[in-house]
Amino acid sequence: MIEVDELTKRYGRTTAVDRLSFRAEPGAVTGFLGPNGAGKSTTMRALLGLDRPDGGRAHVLGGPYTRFRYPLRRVGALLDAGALDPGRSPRAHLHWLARSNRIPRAKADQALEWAGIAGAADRRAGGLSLGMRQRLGVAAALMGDPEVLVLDEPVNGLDPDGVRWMRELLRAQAADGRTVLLSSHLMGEVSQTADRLVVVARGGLVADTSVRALVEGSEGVLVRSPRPGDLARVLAGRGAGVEPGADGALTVTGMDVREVGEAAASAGIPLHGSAPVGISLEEAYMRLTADAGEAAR
Ligand SMILES: Nc1ncnc2c1ncn2[C@@H]1O[C@H](COP(=O)(O)OP(=O)(O)OP(=O)(O)O)[C@@H](O)[C@H]1O
Repeated sequence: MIEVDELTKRYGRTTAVDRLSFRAEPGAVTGFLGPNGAGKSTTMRALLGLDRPDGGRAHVLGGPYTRFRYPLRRVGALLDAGALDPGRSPRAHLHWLARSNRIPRAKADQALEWAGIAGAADRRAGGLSLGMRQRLGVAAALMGDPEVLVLDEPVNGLDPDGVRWMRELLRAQAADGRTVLLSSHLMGEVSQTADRLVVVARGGLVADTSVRALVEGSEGVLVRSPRPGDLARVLAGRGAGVEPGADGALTVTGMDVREVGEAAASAGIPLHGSAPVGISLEEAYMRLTADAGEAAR
């Protein structure tokens, strides 16, 4: 279980995380989604005791991460796959981590095997590709059989096989009852793996929802009228989101078909047709984060 409560972190005049609260539960993959600079890495660093919050708290398994004597046996993390001694081999790196966390060496060797990097295990880490370093980072995160996984953009640099491997791995970890927090700035990537989505923008929460609810809640109405400009003003005046299309049709969000029809009728504007339309997940995400972008920081 991960619990973030009113977490705030500032860097000088930048508020990287602004009173953010969410939970990630055992048995599920929680996607932690937001555009570049939204505050995802900062939140994860606070969770792992690498950054001190200015307010609130970020707890893992009921308390701060820093209390664990052998943290890799409780929480596996991948924050920065580049954070490796370039002169050390992957095997030496894992053996060193295993020793400091009292994890048997054999576990480290097994992790190299199933992460698909056993062939490169004795090369210099400095010569590894980004994808291989990600695999090594995941091996390090998992070799202690932790209950919680915290992974910052783990598919960066992975090829399509690697992306599928990661997806299946994280699903299996959640199915075993572990808590998995997975960050990304790409909706397409996370929506295929995550059960729930925590969406942040500019340091704050913009949505905490299931993938399914996000799609369902993002339906709009496509409407045609001989007076699209007048109709757009009326609908916007009632709080709807209105986007004109190239062919004079309007896409309306925040109202259903009946509400659009009634608003048009009461303003005396004829309609030539209206129908509900689904919006892609990517589109829903763009809208969520664009709205938050307008809020003053
Ligand atoms: N050490 C730091 N010093 C100063 N500013 C920082 C520092 N770390 C992060 N920031 C700022 O805090 C904000 C949030 O950054 P953060 O890296 O947490 O975002 P992110 O959501 O992880 O982005 P990305 O998807 O690009 O990794 C940004 O404005 C960033 O410039």
